[in-house]
Amino acid sequence: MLSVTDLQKTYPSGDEALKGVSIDVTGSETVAMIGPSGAGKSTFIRCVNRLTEPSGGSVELDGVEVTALSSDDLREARRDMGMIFQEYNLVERLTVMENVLSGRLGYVSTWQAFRRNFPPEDVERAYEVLDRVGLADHENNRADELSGGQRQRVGIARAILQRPKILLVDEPTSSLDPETSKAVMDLLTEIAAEDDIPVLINIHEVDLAQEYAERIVGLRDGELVFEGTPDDLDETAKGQIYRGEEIPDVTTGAQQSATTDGDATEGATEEGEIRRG
Ligand SMILES: Nc1ncnc2c1ncn2[C@@H]1O[C@H](COP(=O)(O)OP(=O)(O)OP(=O)(O)O)[C@@H](O)[C@H]1O
Repeated sequence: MLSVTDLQKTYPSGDEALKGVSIDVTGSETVAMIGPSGAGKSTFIRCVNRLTEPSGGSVELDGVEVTALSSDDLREARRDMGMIFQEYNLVERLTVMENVLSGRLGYVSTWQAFRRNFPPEDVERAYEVLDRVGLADHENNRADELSGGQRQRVGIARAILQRPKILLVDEPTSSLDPETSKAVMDLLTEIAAEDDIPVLINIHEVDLAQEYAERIVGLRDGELVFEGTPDDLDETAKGQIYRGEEIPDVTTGAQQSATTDGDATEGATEEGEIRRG
């Protein structure tokens, strides 16, 4: 289980990208994080595995306080967090197999990695995961010979090779066409179910979030302003997340600003919760 409490990030530029965000991600659920550009979605994902160092708050994965780890221990803890990136982060001139095996670099010695001398059991498992993501027989292709969808599959294979406890996925479909995007989302949700691990996905496409996620969280200006099921994400909630629209107060009929402090459940939809500060 991933438990994030009061996560904050202020960049040296003074940008307050996260102003105290708390969420839990458990079981094998797929949670989509949506929000307008600049809301803090990428910062959130990157602070969870400390690719970006948070300014405050805590991140706990299966009882390990990630935010308290020294850099050596962090290296080990990162193996438990499979990261999948928007731009795939592959080494273009290396083969599919070499890129996938680079997911094991945290395990093998620097010398073995330099020689690309990976243990046979890793290589065998890499074949298995390539088969699983639909890339059997592509192991010797160079990454730069692949389509965007195939590259993202290599990224997914690399992440699952390390048997992570969670998948952290940053905008996996922004560079893909609609059909390929769906195939990638199918694959991610299939893996979550089969491997019984949760997936936290930043995603711009609201329709994909509603189709694939079991739970949706909405960020705006570094704050969590919505949490609910895909059905809860109605026009009011979307207006609040994307346009900062005021939430009609169901008790008085007055309009209240969602960005002012107040009772967290005011203006809530039946199941979903429109949050405040
Ligand atoms: N490295 C950085 N240095 C300074 N400010 C940054 C940095 N990265 C992000 N920011 C700022 O933090 C805020 C949140 O950015 P972030 O990229 O996390 O948002 P996002 O929701 O992922 O946006 P997008 O959907 O466009 O990727 C923005 O104001 C952005 O300008």
